[in-house]
Amino acid sequence: MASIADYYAGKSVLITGATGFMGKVLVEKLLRSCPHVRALYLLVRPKAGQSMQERVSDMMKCKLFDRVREDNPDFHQKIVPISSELIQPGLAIGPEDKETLTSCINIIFHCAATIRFDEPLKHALQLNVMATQQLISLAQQMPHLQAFIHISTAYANCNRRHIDDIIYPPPVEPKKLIDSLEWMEDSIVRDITPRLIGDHPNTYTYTKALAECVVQKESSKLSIAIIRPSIVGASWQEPFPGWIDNFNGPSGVFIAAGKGILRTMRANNDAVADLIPVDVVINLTLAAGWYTAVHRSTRPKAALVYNCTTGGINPFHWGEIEHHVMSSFKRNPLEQAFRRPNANITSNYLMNQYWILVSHRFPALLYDLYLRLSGQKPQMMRIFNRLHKAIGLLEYFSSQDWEWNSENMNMLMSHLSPEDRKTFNFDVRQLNWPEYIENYCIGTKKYVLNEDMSDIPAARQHLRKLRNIRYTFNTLLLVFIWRVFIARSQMARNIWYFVVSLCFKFLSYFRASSTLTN
Ligand SMILES: CCCCCCCCCCCCCCCCCC(=O)SCCNC(=O)CCNC(=O)[C@H](O)C(C)(C)COP(=O)(O)OP(=O)(O)OC[C@H]1O[C@@H](n2cnc3c(N)ncnc32)[C@H](O)[C@@H]1OP(=O)(O)O
Ligand SMILES: NC(=O)C1=CN([C@@H]2O[C@H](COP(=O)(O)OP(=O)(O)OC[C@H]3O[C@@H](n4cnc5c(N)ncnc54)[C@H](OP(=O)(O)O)[C@@H]3O)[C@@H](O)[C@H]2O)C=CC1
Repeated sequence: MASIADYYAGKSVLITGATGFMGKVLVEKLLRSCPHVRALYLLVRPKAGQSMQERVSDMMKCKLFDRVREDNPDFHQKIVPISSELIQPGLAIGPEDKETLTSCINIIFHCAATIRFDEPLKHALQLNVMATQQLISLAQQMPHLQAFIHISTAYANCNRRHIDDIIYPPPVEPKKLIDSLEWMEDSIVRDITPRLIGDHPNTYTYTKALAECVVQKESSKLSIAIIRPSIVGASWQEPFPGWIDNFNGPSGVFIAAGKGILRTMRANNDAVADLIPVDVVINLTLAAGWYTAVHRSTRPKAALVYNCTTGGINPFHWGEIEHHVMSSFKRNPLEQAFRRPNANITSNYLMNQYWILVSHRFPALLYDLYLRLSGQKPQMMRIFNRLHKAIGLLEYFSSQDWEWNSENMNMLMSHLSPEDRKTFNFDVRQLNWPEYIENYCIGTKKYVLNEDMSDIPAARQHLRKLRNIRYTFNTLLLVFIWRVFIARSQMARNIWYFVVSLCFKFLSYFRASSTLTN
C-alpha cells in the first residue's frame, strides 16, 4: 500500500474552512509533509473589506507557514483560492470554478462551520447542515473524487454519556427542520430554539449532529469519513509546539486566568479534560483521507467515524489543567496582568457565585472607580460581563465528562507504516500533559497576544508589584476592620482576646508535648 505522502502526490485537494484555526494547520501540513500534492483548492469568501486572494496571501505570510516557506519558498503556487460563500445557493461558486473543481478534485476536507455556541439556529443550520448538503451534492458531480472527509465534533452527541464510533439517529429529520424554519421569522425561531435543541447545550452541537446525519445519508454514493475531535487546543509538536491563534474553547479561559482577570470558574476538578492538540487532529484527518481513498472499493459503503479524543487513552483532568496553567503563567507571566494569576475551579454553584462577587465584581468595581476618578473611561465591569457570558457557555463542557470509543482511531494507527506513524503522529499515549500545557500557555502569549518572550522579566516585576499592592491592601483592610469593629466594642474585644489566648494555649501545648517526646 502507498504511504500517505505517496498517496497525496499528484492529487487535487479541496478544502473548506482553510482560513480557520484547523484549516490553516491542515493546509500547512499537507504542503510540508506531502510536497508532491498537485494543488490545494481553498473555498474562501471575501471578508472585512479583503478579497479572497488577499486573505489567502495574508494567511500564507503567517508564522505557521515558516517551516514550509523554508523547505519550499514557492509553496504558494500550489494554492488555488476559489471564491465561495457557503450559505449561498450553489455555494456561490462561479461556473468556471465549478467546472474546474468537478473535473479535477480527488479529495475533499470539509472543515468550515460556525463554532459559536450562541449562533442563531437558522444561521447555524444554514452553514453547518445545508452547506454540508450542498458540498456533498457538488462532490457527487466529481468523477475523480476518492474521499470526502467531514470534520464534525466529539460533542455532536454530547446528550449521551458514552459515545461510540457510530452515527446516532438525529434529534430531528434535518430536511423537516429546514423546511419548517424557512418560513418562520427570526424572532419566532429564537423563541422556540430551546425547545427544538432539547438536551443539546447549544445550536452548535445540535446542528453538528444534524450534519452527521446528512453526511450519512450520502455515504452509499461517496467514500466518506467523519472526524470527531474533542476540544481542539494548541499544537503539540508541529509545525512547532504551542501554536494557537484564537480565543476559542480553553484558550480564552487560560488567557483570562493568566492575565489575573479570571479567578473562578465552574468546572469539575475530577472530570476528564478532553483536550486534543490541533496537529494530532490534522494528522489523523490526513491519515483518514488516505485510508478512505485507498479502501474505497473494498470497504463496506458506510461512513467510518473517528472519535479523535484523549480521555480514554491518556486522561488528564480539569483540576490538573488548572494547576499546570497557573504554575506556567507564574513562570512565564503575561504582560500587564490585572492581578496575580490565581484561578480556582469549583463545581459548587454557591461557592462559585461567592468568588465571582468577591474576586471578579468587587475588584472590577474598585478599578472602574479608580479609572473614573483619574478621568478615564471605566472598562473592567464590561470586560467581566463578557467573560461571564463566555465561561457560562463553556461550563457545560467543563462540569461533566464523557466516554468516547476510540476503536477506529486505533485501527487506523495499526494500518500506518512505521514511517507514517512518525510523520502523521496521532498517538496521544506519548503526550506529556504538563509539558504540553506549558507550551500551550507560552503559545497563547506568543501567538495570540503577540507578546515578546524577552519582556518576561518586566512581566515578573509587574507581578511582584501586584503582590506588594495586595499585601498593603490586606494590611490596611485588617487595620480598618480592627478600628471599626473590634476596637470600638467591648464584646468584640473580648472575643478577639479569647481567640488569641486560645491560639496561644494551643501553641504552648504543642511546644510542651514536642519537648516531652524529644
Ligand atoms: C485556569 C484554569 C481553568 C481550567 C478550566 C478551563 C475550562 C475550559 C473549558 C473549555 C471547554 C470548551 C468546550 C468546547 C467543546 C466543543 C468543542 C467544539 O466542538 S467547537 C470549538 C469551541 N467553540 C468555541 O469555543 C466558541 C465559543 N465562543 C463563542 O461562542 C463566542 O465567542 C462567545 C459567545 C463566547 C462570545 O461572543 P461575542 O460576545 O459575540 O464576541 P466575540 O466572539 O467577538 O468574543 C468576545 C470576547 O470574548 C472573548 N472570548 C471568546 N471566547 C472566549 C473563551 N473561550 N474564554 C474567554 N473569553 C473568550 C474574546 O476574547 C472577546 O474578548 P475581547 O477581545 O472583545 O476583549
Ligand atoms: N476548534 C475546536 O475546538 C473544534 C472544532 N471542530 C470542528 O472543526 C472545524 C474547524 O473548526 P475551527 O477551525 O476551529 O473553526 P474556525 O471558526 O476557526 O474556522 C471556521 C472556518 O469556516 C469558514 N466559514 C465560516 N462561515 C463561512 C461561510 N459562510 N462561507 C465560507 N466559509 C465560511 C471560516 O471562514 P472565514 O475565515 O471567512 O470566517 C473559517 O475558515 C469545524 O467543523 C468545527 O466544528 C470540532 C471540534 C473542536
